[in-house]
Amino acid sequence: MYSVKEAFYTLQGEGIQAGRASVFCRFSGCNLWSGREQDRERAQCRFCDTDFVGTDGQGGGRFSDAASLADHIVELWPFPVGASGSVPYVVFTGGEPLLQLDAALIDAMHQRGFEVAVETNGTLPAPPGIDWICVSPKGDAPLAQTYGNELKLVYPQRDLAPARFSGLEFDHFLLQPMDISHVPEHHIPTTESPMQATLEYCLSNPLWRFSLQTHKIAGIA
Ligand SMILES: C[S@@+](CC[C@H](N)C(=O)[O-])C[C@H]1O[C@@H](n2cnc3c(N)ncnc32)[C@H](O)[C@@H]1O
Ligand SMILES: Nc1nc2[nH]cc(C(=O)O)c2c(=O)[nH]1
Ligand code: SF4
Ligand SMILES: [Mg+2]
Repeated sequence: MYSVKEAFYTLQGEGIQAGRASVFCRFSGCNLWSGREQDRERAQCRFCDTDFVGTDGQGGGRFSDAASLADHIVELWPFPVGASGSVPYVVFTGGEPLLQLDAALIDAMHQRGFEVAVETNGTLPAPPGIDWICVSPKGDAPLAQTYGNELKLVYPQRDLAPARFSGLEFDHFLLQPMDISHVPEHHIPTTESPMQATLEYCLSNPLWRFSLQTHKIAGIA
């Protein structure tokens, strides 16, 4: 059984694949926050910008097996598979997708002609076969997934220097300014704006690329 908060067609807004047409499948639930505002203060991850509670979002629901969820995702890709001139792409996110994403679902997406990406907090190991792994470490939550395609750190986080991650096996290192619009003031680790702090870090440390949440600028999901 898979629990999905929402699933929809959009453009990947973040990271190296920004701008790519994608079906987003947002699983319900996370291991670093309950998703309830009254628990945010005590959570391991306190700056989350996402509602991942329940299965009531657009295209959400409960799916009894991999085939039924994979068929649902294929239906959200607005072209006959193989006809759009590029490979169909699904991004599994959440919540924390590695609580639910398994080999059966990855295989089912590959069988249907999709490339498979994941956005994970890195606290759980990724199953084999994922085509694009984005790890976004959180506070002091121990990292189990120490390799992948991109490491995308939300910046700044208290006591979390980017240099801690720069020796890991990733092809790309990105810093993404923390969106603080919904974060209580006392959790904001700097008086400088996250945007300014991130710009300055990337200018001083060229290993790190600047990643904007372009979907928020564009006003899409
Ligand atoms: C909502 S998370 C879901 C996937 C997974 N749980 C994770 O944390 O990577 C998706 C992406 O949004 C990023 N994100 C969450 N809250 C953010 C915020 N306030 N500002 C910028 N990026 C944020 C996360 O770091 C992650 O890269
Ligand atoms: N357009 C768009 N791009 C995204 N990239 C990562 C997202 C996420 O929440 O995982 C996200 C999202 O929520 N929307
Ligand atoms: S780990 Fe990801 S989904 Fe979970 S609370 Fe943090 S940003 Fe949100
Ligand atoms: Mg998002």
